[in-house]
Formats: sequence, C-alpha cells, structure tokens
Amino acid sequence: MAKTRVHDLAKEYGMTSKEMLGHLADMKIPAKSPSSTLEDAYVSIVRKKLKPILEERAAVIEAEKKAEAEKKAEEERIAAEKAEKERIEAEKRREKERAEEERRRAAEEAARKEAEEKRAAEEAARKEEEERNRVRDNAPKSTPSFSSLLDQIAQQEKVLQQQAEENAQKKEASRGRGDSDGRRGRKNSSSRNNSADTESESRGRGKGRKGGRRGGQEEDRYSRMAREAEEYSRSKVLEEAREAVEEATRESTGRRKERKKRRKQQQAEAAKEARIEEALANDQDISQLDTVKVPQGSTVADLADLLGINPNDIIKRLFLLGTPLTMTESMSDELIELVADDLGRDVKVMTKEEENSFTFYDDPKDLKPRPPVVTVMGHVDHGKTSLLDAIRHTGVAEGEAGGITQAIGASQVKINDRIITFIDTPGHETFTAMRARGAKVTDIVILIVAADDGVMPQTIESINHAKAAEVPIIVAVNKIDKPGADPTRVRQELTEYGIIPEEWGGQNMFVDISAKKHMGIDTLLESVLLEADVLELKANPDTFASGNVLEAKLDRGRGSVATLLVNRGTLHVGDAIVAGLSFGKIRAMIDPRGNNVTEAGPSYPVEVLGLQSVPMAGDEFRVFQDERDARSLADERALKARIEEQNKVKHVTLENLFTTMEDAEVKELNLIIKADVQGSIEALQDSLDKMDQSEVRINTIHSAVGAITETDVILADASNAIIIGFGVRPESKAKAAAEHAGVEIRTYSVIYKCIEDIDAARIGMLKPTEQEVQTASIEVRNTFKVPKVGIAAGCMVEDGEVSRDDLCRLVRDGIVVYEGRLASLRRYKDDVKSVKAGFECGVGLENFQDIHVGDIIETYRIEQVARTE
Ligand SMILES: Nc1nc2c(ncn2[C@@H]2O[C@H](COP(=O)(O)OP(=O)(O)OP(=O)(O)O)[C@@H](O)[C@H]2O)c(=O)[nH]1
Repeated sequence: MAKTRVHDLAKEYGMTSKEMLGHLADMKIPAKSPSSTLEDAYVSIVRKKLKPILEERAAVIEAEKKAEAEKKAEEERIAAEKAEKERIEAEKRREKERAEEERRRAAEEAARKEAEEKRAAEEAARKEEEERNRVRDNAPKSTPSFSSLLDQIAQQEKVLQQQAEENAQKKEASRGRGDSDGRRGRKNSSSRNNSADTESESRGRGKGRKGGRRGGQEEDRYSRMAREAEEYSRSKVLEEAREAVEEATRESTGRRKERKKRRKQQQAEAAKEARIEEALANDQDISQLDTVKVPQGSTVADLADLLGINPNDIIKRLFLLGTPLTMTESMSDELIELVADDLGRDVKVMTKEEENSFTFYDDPKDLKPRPPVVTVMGHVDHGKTSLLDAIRHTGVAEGEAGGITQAIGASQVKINDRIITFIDTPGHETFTAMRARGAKVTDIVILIVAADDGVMPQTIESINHAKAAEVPIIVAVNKIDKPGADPTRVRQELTEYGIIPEEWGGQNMFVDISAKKHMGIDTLLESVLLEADVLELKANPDTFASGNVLEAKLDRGRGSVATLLVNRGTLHVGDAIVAGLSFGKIRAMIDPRGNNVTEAGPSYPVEVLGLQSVPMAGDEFRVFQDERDARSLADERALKARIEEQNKVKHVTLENLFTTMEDAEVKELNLIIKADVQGSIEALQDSLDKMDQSEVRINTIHSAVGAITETDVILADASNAIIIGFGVRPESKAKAAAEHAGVEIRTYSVIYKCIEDIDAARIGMLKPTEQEVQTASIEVRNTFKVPKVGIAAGCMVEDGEVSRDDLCRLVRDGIVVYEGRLASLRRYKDDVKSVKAGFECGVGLENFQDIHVGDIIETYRIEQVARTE
C-alpha cells in the first residue's frame, strides 16, 4: 500500500513540515520527522481532521484577499482622487498663470504707453525750449524782454528830464511877469523843450563819443538786467513745460481709460449706424436692430460669440442657474433667453425658418393696393378642382378658353377690372405645409362645401387651419344644382364651428354656387373682392422683390423651374435672387397664361427659370441689388444646411448615448429621398409617416428635388441609408460611388410601388417571433438507476421524433413539474442523436431525478419565424 511522507502531506496542505508534525502530534499520530511515512488510514484521519482547519485557513485567505482587493480599490480611488485634484490644481495654476501673464502684459503695455506719452511731452518741452533759445541766439537785440527793458529805461530818463525842466519853469514863473511873460514863458518852455530834445539828441550822440566811462556802467547794468530777464523767462518756460508733463502723466491713466471707453462707445455707435444704414438700404425693419438673433440650438461658445462676450461669463451664469454646460454644449431656447436676460441683452432665438426669412419695412406712403391671393379648401370631392377650373374660365373669351393651361401652379382672373390670384394646389395640406415653413401666402380662403353632403371631416380641418392662420373664410356652397342640395343645412352645420353667415349676423360671406354649371362664380369672385377691400391689401411695388416659392421642380430641358409669388416689390428678368438655399439670376419669367413677361408685381405669380438649384415649396425668395451678396448668402445657407445634415446623422452625445443604447432594440430604416418635384416628396413622406413605426423607425435623413448625386451617396454611406429616387436617376459618378460603397439606390416612377417596397423592407427588418415547435411526446414506462447519471427513465416515443438537443418539460397529471433539457438519450447502452416514434429509449433529465412511471415528457425546440406583419 502507498505511504505518504509527512513533508509531502504538509506540502499538499500548504504548511511547513514542522507545522504538520505538530498537527500529527495533536492527533496522536506517530511521526518523528518530515521524512516519516504515514499509513493511508492515518492520512485519511489527518485529511478529515485538517479539513475544518483548511477551510478556516481558506476563509482567512479569502478574507485577506478580499481585504487586499478592497485596500487596492481604495488606494486606486484615492490615487484617482489625488490625480483629479492635481489635475484641477494644475488647471487652476495654469489659469492663474495665464491671468498673471495677461495682467503683466497689460501692465507692460500701460507702462509702455505712459513712457511714450511722457517722452512725447518731454520732447514737446525740449522743442519749445530749443525754439526759444534759437530765437534768443539768432536775434538777441530783438529779444522782446531785453529791448523792452531798454525802451523802459530810455522812457524813464525822458520822464526824469521833463520833470527837471518843468521844475525849472515853475521856478521862473514864480518870479511873476504877467500874461505876456506867461506867453513867453510858454514859448520859452516850448523852445526849451526843443532845446531839451536837441540836448537829448546830442547826449544820445555823445554816448558814442564819451561812452568810455558812463557807457561802460550802462552796459553792465543792461546786460545784467537782460540776463536776469532771460533767465527768468527760461526758468518759467521750463517750469511750465515740467508742469505740463506732470499734468499729462498724472491724468494719462484716467484719461486713457476714459478715452478707451469713449472710443468703444464711438465704435459701437458707428457699427449701429452702419447697421441702420444697411437695414434702411434693404428696407428692413430697424426697430429690432438691438436684438441679437441667436440660432436655435446654439452652443455656449456660439452665444458668447454672438453677444461679443467671454464664454466664461455664460458658463458662470449657467452654473449659478444649476445647469452647468461646457463651451460646446447646446443651449435650450429658455436657457439662451434666461442668460441673455441676466446679461441685460435682448435676444431672439431664431428657428431655421426664421433664420432664412427676411423682415422688411415699408413706409406707409409707398404702399399701393395689390390683388388678393386666394386658396380653395374643402372636403374630398366637394368640388375644389371643379371650382378652380370654373374660375380659370371666368372672364376669358370663348376661343381662348381651350388654350388655358394650369401651367405654373397659380392662376389669375380679372373681374370688374380687378385681379384675383388663386393658388392652384387646393387643399389644406398644401396650405398647412406652406404655413409650417413660415410662409403666409394666402389672404383669403374659399371653403367649399357640397350642398348635398354638408360639413365633413376635412371641412372641419380646413376651418381649423384657416382659423389658425387667421385668414378670413368665404364659404362657397357648391353643387346647388343637385337635387338633394340643401344650402341652408350647410349654413346651419357650419355655425357649430363658428362660421356664421353675414345674413345671420355673422362674419362670413356665403355664396351658393355650382362649379359644374358655372353658377354663382361671378358672385363668389365679387365676394372675394369685397373681402379684399375690407382687408385693405397693400404692398410697396417700387422696391426689390421678395415673396415665396409656391412650387419648384427640376425640368430636364429647362433646369430648375420655380413658381414664385411676389408679395412685395417687383421682380424683373435679370434680377439676382436667393430662394431658400438656391441662388440664381432670372433668365425668363412666365405668367399663369404661359406668356413670357419681364416683370411681376405684388400678388403676381410667375414661373422663373435661372435658379442654379431647386428650392423648396414655401421657401422665401428675395432679390439682391448685388449679385455677389445673393450668391454669398445662398452659399452660406447651403453650407449651414450641409453641416446641420451631417450633424443630424453623426453626433451622439453622452446625454443621449444611454437612451440610444436602450433604444437599440428599435431598428431604424434610414432613407434619402430624391424626386423630380416637391409634391412627390411630400406624398411619399406622408405615406411613410402613416406606417407603423413602433418597431422599425423610418427616418428620412434627407430629401430634396434633383438627381441623385455623389453627395447623396456619401451621406447614405455615412448613415447606412437607402436612396430612393423618384422620377430621377443617379448621376454616373453617384452610381459608381454607390457601387463602390455598397449603397443601395432604388428608383421608382410610381409612389405606391415605392411604398410597397419600403413596407416590405420594414417587415423584413422586424424582429422575428419565437415559436415553440413540439418534436415528440414520450411516455415514461420505467425508471432505473444509472451510475453517474442518477435516475433514468425507460420510455416509449409515442409521437414525433425526439432529438438529443431538444428542450423538454415533464408533465404529471396535466401539470408541468419540470422544464429543462435532456441530460441523455440512449437506445440500449448507446447514446443516440434522435429516436423516432414507436421506439423505446432511455432518457435522463438535466438536474432532475424525480421521474415517475406514467409521466409524459414533451420535447420541443424554439424556432425563429419571420413575421409577415
Ligand atoms: N352636380 C355637380 N357636381 C359637381 C359640382 N362640382 C363638382 N362636381 C363633381 O364632384 C366631383 C368631385 O369634384 P372635384 O372638383 O374633383 O372635387 P375635389 O374637391 O377637387 O376633389 P379632390 O381633388 O378629390 O379633393 C366631380 O365628379 C365633379 O364633377 C357641381 O357644382 N355640381
């Protein structure tokens, strides 16, 4: 029998031999040294007794390990915290250094400027002094101070001389010699005066002769006085200059600030003036000039840029508002307004539609009456098309009638020498779609209601849409020629919706008509004119045109063709225009009767050729004086649209990451739709919107009129989208790019076929349902014990065919007592893959022993079944 040595056993238990020997001694098992051998019986006793000790040790080790792990985690946490702290500290330090550096630079700059100014002042003083010196050196005799002193001295001497002579005269007079004497005296006096003059002259002359003694004295005195005077004036000038320098230095800091402030103010005022001038030149409303226009979804950095402030100012405020955001995060409309309010700034959050729209201002004296623009709305089959048809034939000579084509999506009729413009795409869908794009093109709505049918669901919708747009409604009660027609009932029914006939004291005009028999059409049109008079529709025709795109398409021969409705100004051939994202110079204009025209005034619809791309229905258009301005605005808009489109597809922010992950179960079908006309896109989109999107979300990531381009393929590739072409084909470059990138392009000419395909794709993408497929029913006939397996059942496959991998449930008296998998499937002693009905087999169940005779084992598998809906 094998024997075990003490040191082997000790090794097995991860202890020292000495330790093991100690345990053996405790157990009274004889062993002397690590090399002593132990009988198996002893070994098993040791194992049994050491088990709890080992478990305890394992537990201790486990606990130690756990503690170690916790300690490590704690250390890591502390390290992470420390690192974060250090990072923040470093950031703060850097920030401080930056601020310090800025302060230092500002101080340096201030000092530099100050020194410059001082230098300039000193220079000025020096120059002045130089100038004085120069004058003095060049013409010392003419120095005003010196010569004036000489003059003064000469003057004083003269005065002294005179006084002396007068005194002498007085003495003579006091001797008293009568009048004659007085006269002689006067005469003498004058002769003396003369003689004094002569004396003075002679003395003056004598100066030259006897100048030696007396002249030397005089010179000393004069030169001293002159020197003193010069010194005085020099020190005075220097003092003044010094004072001026000091004054300049003292005031420079305060003045600099003041000057800077003034400069800024002047700049702001100049900028505002420029804005006003520009707005006036473009006829824009100047009342809103102080309002900063902020695009919806702007980031903190964008807003700071628009407001011309430091982004930190906004971040601080957001923090205080409890909504901390970083520079690149978007702000909600409310936050933008709140922050701007806090900063004392006036902002307007602009939607995309608003961003692309223009506001004009017209002087009331420039406004002139314009024709009304009318849309016909009503329930299906109540006669919209028939009415428009009847209207188009009104006032047209018989021979001309056949030639009228609904060429441009709008028509005009002349009645009583006045014009009415009709939008030819009837229905509230178009009306609302336009309005949704911010276009208010209709002045009056004609609500058509069939007199034999009355108010129907779409009648009500039309009323609601017209009311929401605040457009007056004229009711045309149609089909009065029909036998069952009841116009009064229509009036009655409409009162429920707030449409009350004028004859009943309400606001709405009602006209009974028959579109088919051309009855009442003139009266209806006259009512439209009456309503238009009430509305006092006016516009300024003498300015650059602006208005809306009614419809636009790509024409193979003519390129981009758009129907525009002018609502202000006059449109001319040759005008440079921007319509939505499109730019162009108008090449030709066609009026509703198919005639080429050269101009179109307010309320006139025209089809224009010359746009470089296809705008969208509802887009605003505007003529620019300078073609370059038009082009750059269109480019700017197109670029912005492209960026937005790309952002739409790509960006997942941390905020929406989790929701996206949660939504991962929801599959998406991304589409890019290109079509020949806008109408097709809208129709297709409408059908898509109506599809069940609870499990497969259909995203139209981009839709536009025009051929399928390489850019579309790039977008589809980036966003895993399918391109749907409607009446358009891919350009050859796009085709190659699609093949290269594996992007699917499908082209159609019929809407329903496209819808059918998309629906099929949608269903194909649905998550398949799981279905249980029963494989066999097995009856337990016997049970027996199998080594290693436990209880196994001797069974008969009653039905189907059981496979080894099948799932199963054990049913006893109709109750499921076990659900799981087969542990074994045997025929006699062999494991088999499957057993068919009518054969016996041995079955073991995974982790289940409680099998009774008479139990039924049902086996099955789960199959994934593609859904048909
Ligand atoms: N008797 C009679 N029938 C009319 C009159 N006006 C229209 N209808 C008929 O009513 C049907 C529907 O007219 P439409 O003009 O197509 O009606 P709609 O509202 O444009 O219909 P949708 O375009 O489908 O919304 C046509 O068969 C017309 O001939 C009318 O004044 N009298």
